[in-house]
Amino acid sequence: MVTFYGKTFPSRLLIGSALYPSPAIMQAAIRASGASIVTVSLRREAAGGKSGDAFWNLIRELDVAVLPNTAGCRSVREAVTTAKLARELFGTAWIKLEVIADNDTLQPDVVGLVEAAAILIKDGFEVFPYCTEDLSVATRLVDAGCKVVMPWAAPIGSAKGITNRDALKLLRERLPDITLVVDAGLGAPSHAAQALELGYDAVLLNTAIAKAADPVAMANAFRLGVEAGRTAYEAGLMEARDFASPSTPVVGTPFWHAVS
Ligand SMILES: CC(=O)[C@@H](O)[C@H](O)COP(=O)(O)O
Repeated sequence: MVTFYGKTFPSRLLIGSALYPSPAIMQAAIRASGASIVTVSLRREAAGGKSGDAFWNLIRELDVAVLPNTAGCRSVREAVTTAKLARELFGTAWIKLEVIADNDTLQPDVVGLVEAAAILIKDGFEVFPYCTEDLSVATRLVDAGCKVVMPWAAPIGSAKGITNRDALKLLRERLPDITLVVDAGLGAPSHAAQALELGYDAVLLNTAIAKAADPVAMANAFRLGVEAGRTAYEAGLMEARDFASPSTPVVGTPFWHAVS
């Protein structure tokens, strides 16, 4: 179980709704992922537009919580306006806040992000900010009132996996009471497992599932990766060490001494 702004959900996998080969495959993949939260882009699927109503109906059929996002927003103003539209449309105070600094790298504009988060929180929003792994940025977001922080693993759509493990680990250590989600750049179920093994509460991903040769099978694989990572974290992973230690008993030593 994982908690976002006081609401509890069974799945630690949050999933995107873009880039699938067809609406039917999107629905099947989301179901196979076991995700209970789906993020949708307001800018991509304008409400009531050409594909808008049909798209929202597909999402509604899934019986999942919707996390609207401000993907594609390039300024504080644009992100705040999009968040307000999302609140009207979905009747939710949740917003996955993206303020993008650069179209090529999709690097978050962390200065604009903190500013937009503060504005939205004052207006009653529950903000899920997409940010870098920088501790000072995460701390500013928490100071602004974010109870969830979502650092990237790597640039959106890159599938590189966790590129700065030490920084993500530090965030987990320094923000023990914040719900932390690795968002973006995960390419394989093992990457998701690594995030959960670090003690992250959840992961959010889209491209690696939607662009897989078989999105439904990949969604299931990510579900298993998330479950494996969390189970390992709860089981208590041993720390890596720089020295050898025999795992087979030395003659004359009771076995339980050798492994203790
Ligand atoms: C769906 C969404 O919101 C993406 O912007 C998100 O950050 C996921 O990134 P990947 O597509 O790299 O998984």
